[in-house]
Amino acid sequence: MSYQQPSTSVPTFPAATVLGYPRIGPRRELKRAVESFWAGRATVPELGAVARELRTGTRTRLAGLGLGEDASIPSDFTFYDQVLSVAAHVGAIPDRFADLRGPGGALDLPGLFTVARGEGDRAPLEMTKWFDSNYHYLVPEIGPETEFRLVETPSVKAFAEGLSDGVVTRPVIVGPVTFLLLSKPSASAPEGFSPLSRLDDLLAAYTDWLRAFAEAGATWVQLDEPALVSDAWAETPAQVSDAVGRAYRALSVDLARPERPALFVAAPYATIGERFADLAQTGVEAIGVDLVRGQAPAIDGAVRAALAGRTIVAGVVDGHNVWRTDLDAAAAKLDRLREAVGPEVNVAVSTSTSLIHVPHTTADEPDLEERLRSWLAFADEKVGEVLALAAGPGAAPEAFTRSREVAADRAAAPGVVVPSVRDRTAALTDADFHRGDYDTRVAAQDAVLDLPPLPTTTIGSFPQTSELRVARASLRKGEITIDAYEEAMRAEIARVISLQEDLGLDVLVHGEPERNDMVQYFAENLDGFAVTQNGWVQSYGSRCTRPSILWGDVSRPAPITVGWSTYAASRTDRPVKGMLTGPVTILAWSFVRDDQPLADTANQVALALRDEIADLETAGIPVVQVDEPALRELLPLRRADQQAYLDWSVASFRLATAGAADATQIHTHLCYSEFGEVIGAIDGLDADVTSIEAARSKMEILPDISGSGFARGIGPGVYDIHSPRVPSTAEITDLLTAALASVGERKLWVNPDCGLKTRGYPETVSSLEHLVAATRTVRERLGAPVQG
Ligand SMILES: Nc1nc2c(c(=O)[nH]1)N[C@@H](CNc1ccc(C(=O)N[C@@H](CCC(=O)N[C@@H](CCC(=O)N[C@@H](CCC(=O)O)C(=O)O)C(=O)O)C(=O)O)cc1)CN2
Ligand code: MET
Ligand SMILES: [Zn+2]
Repeated sequence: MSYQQPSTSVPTFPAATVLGYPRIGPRRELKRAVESFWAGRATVPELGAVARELRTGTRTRLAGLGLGEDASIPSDFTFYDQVLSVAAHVGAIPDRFADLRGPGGALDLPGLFTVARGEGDRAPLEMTKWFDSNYHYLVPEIGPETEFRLVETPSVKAFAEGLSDGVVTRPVIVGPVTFLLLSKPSASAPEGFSPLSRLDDLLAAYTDWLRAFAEAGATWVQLDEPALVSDAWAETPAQVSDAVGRAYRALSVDLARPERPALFVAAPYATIGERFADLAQTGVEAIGVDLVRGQAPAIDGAVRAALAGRTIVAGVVDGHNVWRTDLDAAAAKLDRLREAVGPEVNVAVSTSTSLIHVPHTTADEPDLEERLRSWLAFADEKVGEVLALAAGPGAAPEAFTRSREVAADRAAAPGVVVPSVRDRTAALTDADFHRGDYDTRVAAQDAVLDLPPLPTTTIGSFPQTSELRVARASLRKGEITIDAYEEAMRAEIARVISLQEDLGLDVLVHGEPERNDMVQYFAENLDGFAVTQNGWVQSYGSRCTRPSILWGDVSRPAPITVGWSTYAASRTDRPVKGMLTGPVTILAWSFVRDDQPLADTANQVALALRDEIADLETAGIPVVQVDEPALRELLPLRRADQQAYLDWSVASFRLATAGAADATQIHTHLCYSEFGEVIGAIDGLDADVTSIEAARSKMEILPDISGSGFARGIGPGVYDIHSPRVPSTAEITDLLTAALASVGERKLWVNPDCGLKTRGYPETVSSLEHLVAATRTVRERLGAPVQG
């Protein structure tokens, strides 16, 4: 059964490596270059030059940090997304983009961006969460008609570029099983079609791809297979197991060395479990496991024998969080693994995931408090950690000593444990998690709000114009005063309020101009958090966030949003909706302390938000939305762990909102994920109104909502805010008609899929005009008054 290594000598896997490195650039150079190109301010060669400079900079930096061995520096550049890059390499581009392909089938760079971003009536690929991270990939569309063929090889050129600079890098590509599991059936695929059924055809293209790497001189290639750590696919574990076996036997045995490089298959983000044995029975030369979020694989005699002469790449340095590694604990994990596998198996040291989830370096954070900084490791510092672990405590004693000092300092630092915060969470009782009965709430809210049927609203943010961002940058640089800044924000709020009145919307928002980001803004105003200056992390395409660092017990020193919301309310007679970010999303989009359960941290954040809602209520704000777009993001990848997560996450939202009076209408909002499988948990949030992304996935969520018996208000988004495309009134009318049939008149709200912050004003105004016009048409059919 087990595969025997052929005698062709296998290159040694480097003792220390990282699974991937940030691509956006230390100062977001790639973002700026790509956006200039989109704006017509830069040419393809100019963009290419910036990209090349970034790749060179990364190789030089990583070599300088000590990743000197062959194949220890990853080569993982992509202009937009690594899944889209695979689709482009193997020609798996939907037919609606056929005209963008050259004679050989390849896309040029503008073509690639069109597939990513859409154009006119041509919808882009769908975008969704990459495992349990805030990175988003583009969803390939695969059908029986997809022709897999290696049509272009920028990844091979990037390898050759490194080689010509004297560096033997290790190309990193998404593996074939993960690629297909992340894909969705194309528009023309028959009902029930599974993209995984195309595996054998895709493997032919990967075979050519691996040959091309070998010809270019690559010694090792990394194939990322994070899909192997999840058991939450439509396919059964047996089907995934079979696919892994077939894929990697085809790529390792049927394609023999030296026709291909040595293969390293990495399975980050959780426990690899039984898929480890599947891989061990193929001929892949190295297997990567996540020992931070996951457990070590079971190693029995058969696996041990099958692995002889090969390498396990142990991910013991967290690629997804920023705390310095406890080197003693990590070294102990390595020792246990070495013992389990025996002397025949090589153990190398790595990060648990690619470092795309963390910023470049703590050295570029002049404003970070020195003590906090000393607790942190960003990408570059993690390279030092993998090297220290590979060397071991004997050869790198200072690193180990420092690691112990840091751990002790962190545990004892003021603010990490705040007794008053602990007392408050310790005193919570069941009643703190429950609101009054829903029918009573509806009656109380109706009396206050007096809304028409199918009330219209937006999700919170209006376009973040460059004037707003420049004003914030000027405040930071001390070029304008805080008074001038606040005056500018109020002027924007007044403008956005009067725009919404003109448009005829029913429940108004202040537009969130004062927020740099919906999580960072709250982090800046809560105790227990720190924010970075240059800690940018790619979220999708050119969009980045600076995740905040939640390091201590969380509390709210003063009201945060009340001033802005009451100012907005003072400018109109219509109801204004206060706008908060929920506890789960605040955690998901921050780097969270790793010294206590997430559930405890979530409840601390929830109590701070609960106080904010009480203050909004006292100030007369009748509606408060608590956004939880990341509720689905943190869902564990293994089914067995999911219920415990849903229990604490839903509870923290309820803790945040359950102090509200019956008459206060609580909204929530979810987006960027497929919510079908967590619809029960969404119902469990007990919000009075839930707005949920729906238009982008053509209202696929509706059957889940109506099937779940969801009894409260629901606003399935009626237009996609991810492209500048303006939906027609007729189109929105159709979606509303479908939604009405599914959820009924009493419950239906009308809103876009998500906030408008990434959009421009011209398309925003037109789209909202159409939204209001469509609502009036549908109301008329209901015989209801058209105007609220
Ligand atoms: N944290 C987070 N995660 C999320 C979302 C989200 O909104 N927040 N939404 C979903 C999709 N992801 C997204 C992630 C980022 C952005 C986004 O718009 N990011 C902005 C940055 C937002 C920001 O932090 N803005 C700051 C800093 C802006 C800036 O770059 N300022 C310039 C100066 C001003 C200018 O020239 O514009 C500078 O510092 O150089 C501000 O407004 O203050 C970007 O990449 O451009 C949108 C969606 C899921 N995950
Ligand atoms: N209130 C937020 C906004 O409108 C919700 C965004 S969810 C990613 O931008
Ligand atoms: Zn949203």
